[in-house]
Amino acid sequence: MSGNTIGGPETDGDAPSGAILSTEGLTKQFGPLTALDDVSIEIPDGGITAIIGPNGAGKTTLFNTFTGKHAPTEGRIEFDGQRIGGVEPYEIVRRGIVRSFQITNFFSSLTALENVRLAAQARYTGFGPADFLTHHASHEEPIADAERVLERVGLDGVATETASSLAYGQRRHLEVAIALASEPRLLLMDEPTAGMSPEETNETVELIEDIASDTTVVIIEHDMDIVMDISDQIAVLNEGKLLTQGTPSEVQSDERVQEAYLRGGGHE
Ligand SMILES: Nc1ncnc2c1ncn2[C@@H]1O[C@H](COP(=O)(O)OP(=O)(O)OP(=O)(O)O)[C@@H](O)[C@H]1O
Repeated sequence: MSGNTIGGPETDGDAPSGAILSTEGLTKQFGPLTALDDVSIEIPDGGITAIIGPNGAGKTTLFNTFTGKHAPTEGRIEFDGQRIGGVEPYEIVRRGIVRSFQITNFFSSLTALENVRLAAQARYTGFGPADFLTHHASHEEPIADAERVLERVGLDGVATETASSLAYGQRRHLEVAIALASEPRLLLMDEPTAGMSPEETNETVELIEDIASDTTVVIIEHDMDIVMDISDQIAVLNEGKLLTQGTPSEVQSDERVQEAYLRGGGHE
């Protein structure tokens, strides 16, 4: 075990080729509970990887170690050849990993455009609160970026509406737009279609596929039809351990996966 990797931007030099993000022996404990247990996973550069597994398998905890919310108890995380385990969340965003939140993560009284512009502006002014106060970035560039992102997620028609007045599916797409505004290399999406109507779900699936044309996407998704349909690769977690990782057809025919879901009782 290489031990904790907190703080180091040092390059390991042996990152697997083709993987934009990898973990080795990643373990996360909450007191006596082992939420992630010796997980070694590789996220390929490009395309869509789905993280699946029964309730409590450790999927969200895995995301939280990628974003810097949780420092690993043990093990190594590398993004783009650099160690990121224990690196501060804002620095991880700066390096190119961004999460689209399942919970509301915008200013409801601001318009869709203003929300995305604030996120886009961070790329020009830095990511700390003080940067917003001390820098006076050009207004045009962030606005142009925000307009482009809103068009990409299909919200250009409601750019001047306040976020609170948007329909549920539109608000979820606004969250995606806010994430895209920082031009991530890796976008993490936690249950991107949860609570959506069939129509909103279809639009979101199309959006995810579009984003994946130039950004690596990792999703946590409970809807197996969606997972099998859009994923290039699937990683299955069970009780904190990586059960298997492979193509949709490999995972679908893996008896251990079926057993884990039967034992775990599936999802709510
Ligand atoms: N901050 C925390 N403190 C203590 N325990 C936690 C914390 N976060 C997660 N856990 C525990 O870690 C385990 C894994 O939880 P996690 O949320 O990662 O699972 P999950 O696969 O995302 O589940 P679900 O599909 O239900 O969202 C669970 O037993 C959970 O109760």
